[in-house]
Amino acid sequence: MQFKVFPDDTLLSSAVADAICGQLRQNPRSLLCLAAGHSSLGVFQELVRRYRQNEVDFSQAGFLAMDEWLGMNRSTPGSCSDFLIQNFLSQVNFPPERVRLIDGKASDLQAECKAVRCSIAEAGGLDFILLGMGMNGHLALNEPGVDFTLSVHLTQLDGTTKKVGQKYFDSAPELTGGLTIGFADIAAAKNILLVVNGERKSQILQKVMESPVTNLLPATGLKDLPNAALWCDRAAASLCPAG
Ligand SMILES: N[C@@H]1[C@@H](O)[C@H](O)[C@@H](COP(=O)(O)O)O[C@@H]1O
Repeated sequence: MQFKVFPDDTLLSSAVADAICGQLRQNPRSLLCLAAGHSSLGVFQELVRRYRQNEVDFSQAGFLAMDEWLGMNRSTPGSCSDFLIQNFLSQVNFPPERVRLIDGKASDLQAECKAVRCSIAEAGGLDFILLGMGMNGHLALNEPGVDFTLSVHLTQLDGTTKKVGQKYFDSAPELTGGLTIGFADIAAAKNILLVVNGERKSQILQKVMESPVTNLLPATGLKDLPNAALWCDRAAASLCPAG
């Protein structure tokens, strides 16, 4: 895994946007999987700006959501799908038939997981995944203790995720579970980028950097992957020796 520190989130987000634009230049039909969360906000803003300036085009690309809270879908304010639509998808030009969000309200949740697995397989895998890291070291909703061999699955939530997840909502919902792509899907992606920004992530980033690979800190699973990179800003890296 490559590790790189940027002076601030603006430069970090711009470098991530460069990487995504480069991916689309190389393969305009790429399947992108970009995290719904505050880590991605600067990247979304930069990609929207570039789209408006005709510097990037998503008209042939595909988009796959990474995760969704149980009992929520695109109609739920604050859900992962809603976050993606509001902050990114509604402002750029993905073909609607190539946008696959996850329905956490589906009547058959296992069938929904299977359908998302099929979408990934039909596209020949994810071309580019942009991950954020949770305050407990989770990736997507692969929580501490996760089985690294799993593909798309239904999961229970760690206490930290239940608490921290409230930040996306005005309504203080009870967060009980989620549907998420699995570590196996992440590891099989052609390009894997984890962004970590802000001082509030400095302690968990230090823990991840100092720990060997363990499913108790899911982000450490990227360490063995040659096509993975962890890019962070200086605030997040402030407790890391290399920061
Ligand atoms: N479901 C999301 C993840 O996909 C996200 O990447 C991560 C970090 O969130 P944030 O970027 O808001 O810190 O945790 C959330 O729970």
